[in-house]
Amino acid sequence: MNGIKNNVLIDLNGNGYTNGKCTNGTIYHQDDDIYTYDTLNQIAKFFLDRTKVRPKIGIICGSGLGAIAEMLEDVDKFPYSSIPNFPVSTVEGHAGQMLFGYLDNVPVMCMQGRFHYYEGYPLAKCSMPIRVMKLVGVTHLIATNAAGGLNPSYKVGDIVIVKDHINIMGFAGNNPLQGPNDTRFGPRFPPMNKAYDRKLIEYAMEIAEEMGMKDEVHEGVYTCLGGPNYETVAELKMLKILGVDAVGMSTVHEVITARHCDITAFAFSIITNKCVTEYESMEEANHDEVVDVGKRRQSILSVLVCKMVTKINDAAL
Ligand SMILES: O=P(O)(O)O[C@@H]1C[C@H](O)[C@@H](CO)O1
Ligand SMILES: Nc1nc2[nH]cnc2c(=O)[nH]1
Repeated sequence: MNGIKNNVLIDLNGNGYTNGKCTNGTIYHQDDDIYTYDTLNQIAKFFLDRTKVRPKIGIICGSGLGAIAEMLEDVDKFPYSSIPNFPVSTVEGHAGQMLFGYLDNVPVMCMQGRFHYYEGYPLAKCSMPIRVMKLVGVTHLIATNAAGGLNPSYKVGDIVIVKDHINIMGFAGNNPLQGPNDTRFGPRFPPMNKAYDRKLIEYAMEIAEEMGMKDEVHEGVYTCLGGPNYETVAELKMLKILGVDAVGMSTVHEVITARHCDITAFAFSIITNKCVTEYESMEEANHDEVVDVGKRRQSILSVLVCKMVTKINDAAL
């Protein structure tokens, strides 16, 4: 059970949160949404004091893709509700915990569940864990997500290696870097023309070839809309004209935050549904199907992530 009940945010464990307090009496959240350098450092220290793992790679599991986290060995798990000043996951398919452990002997930290704008969190709060990753020592981000396939050549279950994004929410003036800039993280005006690291995209394509999956793996442009509703036919027609291949509700603000603090970014989408671009179509997107397709493909995606982690570790770290 999760969601909002009597104006109280309920997490996946049934804990309620209101005005910075958990219903068990503990204060977990600051009352505002501003994450200062000091607050983020305290969260990073919370982890470093409680785990021996020293990750250089951070992973975010998308909807239905939590199994990626289950491959970690020698794991230390931190439910989001136990982390000071951390938001909680309220969406089905997002377990809501941070894991520290090893993937093929490479130390990683992994978000089993992310935060979305439609949950009521401002974008800076959604992507705040990226800055925590930075302060923990992470240099490379692997973000995964579930997305609708707008490119007509994509099939349900295909993987899209994100080569670029369109920050549609940014067009409307909503950006995770909005507000005072702390130069300890990065510059006021960061470039974004090399947001997705070309070398990591090439590694992923090589891995897809080794795994005999070349036909199911594409390079494409992703966009994030605020959600929670899926798109209208007219919206999708517009996004197609703009050059979007895959449509989701996450990742863009995480990658912008990562690049701002000089974390190398890589992201891929699993196509969980085909975007409906004809009024006559009887199909409708729904979250159960999104999570189901994610779950069906998560074992193969876990192998892909594992191989990426090894390759990044061998080549870059
Ligand atoms: O967290 P991701 O981006 O994988 O989740 C997608 C976007 C929405 O949260 C949800 C819609 O079904 O899936
Ligand atoms: N915005 C959006 N997000 C998704 N996540 C999974 N499928 C979709 C989709 O069709 N649209």
